[in-house]
Amino acid sequence: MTLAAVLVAAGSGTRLGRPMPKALVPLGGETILARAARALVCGCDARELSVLVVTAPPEHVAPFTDLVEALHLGVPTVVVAGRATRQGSVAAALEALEPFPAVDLVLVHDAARPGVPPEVVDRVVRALRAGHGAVVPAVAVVDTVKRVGAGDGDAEPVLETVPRLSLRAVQTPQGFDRALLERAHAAAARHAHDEAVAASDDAGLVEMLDEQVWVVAGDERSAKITTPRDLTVAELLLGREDR
Ligand SMILES: Nc1ccn([C@@H]2O[C@H](COP(=O)(O)OP(=O)(O)OP(=O)(O)O)[C@@H](O)[C@H]2O)c(=O)n1
Ligand SMILES: C[C@](O)(CO)[C@H](O)COP(=O)(O)O
Repeated sequence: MTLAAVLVAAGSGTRLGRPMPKALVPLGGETILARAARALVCGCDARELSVLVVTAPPEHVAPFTDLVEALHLGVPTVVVAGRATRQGSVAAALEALEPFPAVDLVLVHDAARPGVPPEVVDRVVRALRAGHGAVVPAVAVVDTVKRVGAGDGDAEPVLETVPRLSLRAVQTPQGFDRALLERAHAAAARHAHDEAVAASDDAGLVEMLDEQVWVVAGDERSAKITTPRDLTVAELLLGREDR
């Protein structure tokens, strides 16, 4: 079985509010992109990985390429222009895999999750190799979760409390049988013009095909950097690891 990895890094980082793409924001003396790429490749075991595809904001393909090459990851790497949405960027990365017909398993990871520990990547790869066609890492939900209705301007009415025991907060890398992931993205693209077929993760597109998605244990260290507070927390955690 031949594994490829996709690192989606083409987002602008609007919610982080920095004057550069989120992937280029420094974290512990390196960029978020450098940390995420190394974490993903180390977790896979570079020897097992046949190609890494990185999506970059279209106007930053050249600097992203230089940055990734300078990491000497030991894996053939292709940097391609991302698209307007995360889903579109993953589709662009899948197209970039066309010259690699031997690839049959694909991991998709957010650059915005630079802290993913190698054991999480390993769990996803193992479950894939064991024959699960779509695998996501996830953690239990710790807060009480309520569904709400339309608010009156001051407050929103609670419709129900959702039992949380079986709820999971899903992370990346998400792993897929390549043919299944391509089928999921192709189906979403076919319907893009007549109905809203969008999912906030790739596994959601697989679910829309009525195919089974499997969950393995994620990790709090793999939290997504979305807001300035998330970046501060990530810096603090790195500082603690260094001590
Ligand atoms: N058009 C896009 C949008 C997002 N991503 C990537 O998908 C991951 C998850 O997206 P998110 O954390 O939401 O990043 P941004 O889109 O950059 O954030 P924001 O919504 O605040 O702009 C990130 O690694 C991001 O770079 C991407 O490759 N292409
Ligand atoms: C893919 C993801 O990280 C899984 O939790 C998440 O759905 C990405 O969401 P975003 O709004 O694109 O950051």
